[in-house]
Amino acid sequence: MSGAARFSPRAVLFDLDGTLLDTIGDLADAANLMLAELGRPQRSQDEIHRFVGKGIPNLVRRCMTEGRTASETEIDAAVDVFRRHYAVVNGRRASIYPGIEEVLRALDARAIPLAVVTNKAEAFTLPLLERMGIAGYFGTVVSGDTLPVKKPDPAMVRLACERLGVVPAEALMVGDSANDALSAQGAGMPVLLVSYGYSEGVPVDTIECDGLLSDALQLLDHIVPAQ
Ligand SMILES: O=C(O)COP(=O)(O)O
Ligand SMILES: [Mg+2]
Repeated sequence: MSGAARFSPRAVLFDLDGTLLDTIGDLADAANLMLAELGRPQRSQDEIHRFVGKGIPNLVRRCMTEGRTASETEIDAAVDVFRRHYAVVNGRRASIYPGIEEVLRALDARAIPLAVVTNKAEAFTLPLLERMGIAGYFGTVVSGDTLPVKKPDPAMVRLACERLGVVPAEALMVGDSANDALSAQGAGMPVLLVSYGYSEGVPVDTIECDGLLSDALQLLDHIVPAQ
């Protein structure tokens, strides 16, 4: 691939929803089970697609309030209802994006440490990685409730690097949204964005980053052995 930015990262950090895994079906099911239980109108999967990226509390808030009204107390209660339903459906319809397993195997074969950095809460992240059979590839997982802040704050990617024993400038982030781009850039880390994921309704090619991947396998074109 000519013209592609090339990196020799000492670690690669992956976003989860929309980058490694297509989870929108389960998120939409849990959201609509929550809305049904609360007696509120259903949302289309396309609407819910735009609400994914800043964690479950934000997803629930947007389901409850976009074009509708809900009190803070109702939103708080709805988060608990969502979590109860998501715990049941998490992973049921999820799939690994094409090329991801090959990429993970290739990076593993090159002994490059890998991490997941996701805004999804840990109680859902770890079982999902296990269920999809990819947990073993990752040296560490930083989830949306590991720290008091989520992406786009750079603290999560910094923590992942610290746990893997690399400095952020020597790592590479792979994500699908401005949350991933900003968190990496805030930590001084290059970032590639996949164009097949969820980017909160923002065209991914308008987000500043070091390269776009229309297919996960293209990541391998960007990674070259250190000189
Ligand atoms: O939980 C979300 O809203 C998004 O999760 P992600 O950071 O893995 O994309
Ligand atoms: Mg994502």
